[in-house]
Amino acid sequence: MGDFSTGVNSHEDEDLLKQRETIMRAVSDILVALGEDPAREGLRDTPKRVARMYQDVFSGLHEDPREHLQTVFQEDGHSEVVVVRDIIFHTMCEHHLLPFFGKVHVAYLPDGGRLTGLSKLARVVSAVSRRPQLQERLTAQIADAIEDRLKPKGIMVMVEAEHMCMAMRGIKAHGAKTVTLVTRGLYETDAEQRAEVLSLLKG
Ligand SMILES: Nc1nc2c(ncn2[C@@H]2O[C@H](COP(=O)(O)OP(=O)(O)OP(=O)(O)O)[C@@H](O)[C@H]2O)c(=O)[nH]1
Ligand SMILES: [Zn+2]
Repeated sequence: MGDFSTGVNSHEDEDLLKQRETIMRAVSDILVALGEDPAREGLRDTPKRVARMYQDVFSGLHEDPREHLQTVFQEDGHSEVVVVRDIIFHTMCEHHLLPFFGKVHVAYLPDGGRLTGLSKLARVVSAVSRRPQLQERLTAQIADAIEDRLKPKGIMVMVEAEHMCMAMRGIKAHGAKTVTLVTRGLYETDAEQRAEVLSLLKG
């Protein structure tokens, strides 16, 4: 077994340290199982790097995305659709732990002048991305957070992504794009409004 000293400052959370050591051991075991030598120069720090990377890319697991929508502005009389396009995200598919990544487009129709800061929508995307994911669930979780906090008249969330598990392995369908769409409220029931906001999301 390699050296599992982690170099974490004493004030860092004890649980995070334990978690990091557990991941490091597991990564080292995988390298050995693959026939690699985790003690060789190039791999010596790999378990530590991978552990830190996993702790980072999965750091949204216990985060409530709604926390980012606490900033709600009251802007009376504002009832036009708000669209934020091209929010870049990266996440990990929960089936293979390989990345999938792409763009999120969000639209909501405010009710009672309730608006949120534009950056907060990107923060919600970041929170739900930092966990093992499915594209369909990522899309729904963004809509859920907006619905819960802003209670808008309508929501549409579109996610376009490329899945490395479809490109690097398996079917090897390079460049295939998966598009998922979640609609809520007025955008579910009103065909005209739905068509209008859909064309805005597509850009
Ligand atoms: N619906 C959905 N499927 C996903 C997502 N990410 C990966 N997958 C799919 O999850 C499926 C898992 O299928 P399995 O048959 O259990 O696994 P597998 O043998 O590795 O499948 P192949 O990729 O077809 O080789 C695959 O079809 C993946 O393409 C996602 O975000 N949403
Ligand atoms: Zn996958």
